[in-house]
Amino acid sequence: MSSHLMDSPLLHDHGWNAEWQETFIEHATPGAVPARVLRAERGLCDVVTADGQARIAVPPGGHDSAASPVTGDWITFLPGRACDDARFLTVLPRSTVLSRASAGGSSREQILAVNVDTVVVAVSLAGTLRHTRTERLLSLAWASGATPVMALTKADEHSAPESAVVEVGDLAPGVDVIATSSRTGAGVEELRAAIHGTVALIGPSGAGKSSLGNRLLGSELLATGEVRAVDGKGRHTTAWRELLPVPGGGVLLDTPGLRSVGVTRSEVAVGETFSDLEELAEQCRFSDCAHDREPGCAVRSAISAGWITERRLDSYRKLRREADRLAARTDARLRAERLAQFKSMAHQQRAASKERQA
Ligand SMILES: Nc1nc2c(ncn2[C@@H]2O[C@H](COP(=O)(O)OP(=O)(O)OP(=O)(O)O)[C@@H](O)[C@H]2O)c(=O)[nH]1
Ligand SMILES: [Zn+2]
Repeated sequence: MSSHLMDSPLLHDHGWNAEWQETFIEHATPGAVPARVLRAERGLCDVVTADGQARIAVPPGGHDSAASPVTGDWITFLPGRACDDARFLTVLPRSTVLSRASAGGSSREQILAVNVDTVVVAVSLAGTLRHTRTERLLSLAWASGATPVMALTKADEHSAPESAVVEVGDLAPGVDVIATSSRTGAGVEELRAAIHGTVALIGPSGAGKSSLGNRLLGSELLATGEVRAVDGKGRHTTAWRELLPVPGGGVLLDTPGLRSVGVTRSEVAVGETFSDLEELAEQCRFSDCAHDREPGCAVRSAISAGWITERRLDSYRKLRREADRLAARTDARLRAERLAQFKSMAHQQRAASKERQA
């Protein structure tokens, strides 16, 4: 494969880089070309190719979520003579997957976004900070494999945004925390410097994600609260793209699924979210220390010294329990699936041996 793909400004604007080029070369069959999914619907996806936008039919992938393209995926296809002759080939292996266990208690994951490099967790400074929610969002971000960045939005409505940065910084070890205001533009350039590649914005409804996204995009491409209130139906135009190049570098990914992320359940990655606590716990005298009244507990000493708060230990325990429960449920589902597979295999074998005997 020549290097001409690398030079395609359209692909480059949509996140193409040397790594994707390598992945593509590794997986492409002769004649295949790469494209990135701008929007996917059942059986159809809008993609951007080196030559422009195209619409490609996708055969049903069944239950294999890795085989069905979603927004942000890189795919390969065989170009046809006409646009609708293009033949979908494959989804390239995803670098990151932002997902949550699906609602309704099933442990099957729901993919929210893929191939995201930076997850911006937006938390509003206009109301009271809800740390447990923030920790859940961070945990979801960490679990994806992308780099989390915290944006404290609506800094113009806070009397001391810098103290909020310090407060939230304690919840987010190793994460850039930036106070921003889409109203005044404060912190937006700092945020721009902290993000890279494909960027997804998550956070509670009304946190100011669209407003911040528009600031990064330099135009009103995302519908904000007020606009939606006026037209009442959001942005379901046929031209709607969920992947938008950011001037100066990067791509913003914005899907309805991401919007509705309610974070009622932690998506594991508790360890990263609480790396400070887990590191401390390694210093405890007993390896199974519950950080309660055990002698030589490093976590308790850190609390006494005021390095970490009792509240943080509480939310760590809570998220750990939830993550363990979730893992147990996933295990149970996997066991059930394997058993079903085994049963059907045994059934087929029995049928085959009966046939031989007949
Ligand atoms: N004061 C102030 N208000 C803001 C700022 N950014 C957004 N808002 C307001 O907050 C409200 C919600 O903003 P959106 O950008 O629509 O929030 P969102 O997170 O995209 O909301 P959802 O689409 O529901 O997830 C709107 O009324 C905005 O005008 C800001 O920096 N300062
Ligand atoms: Zn301990």
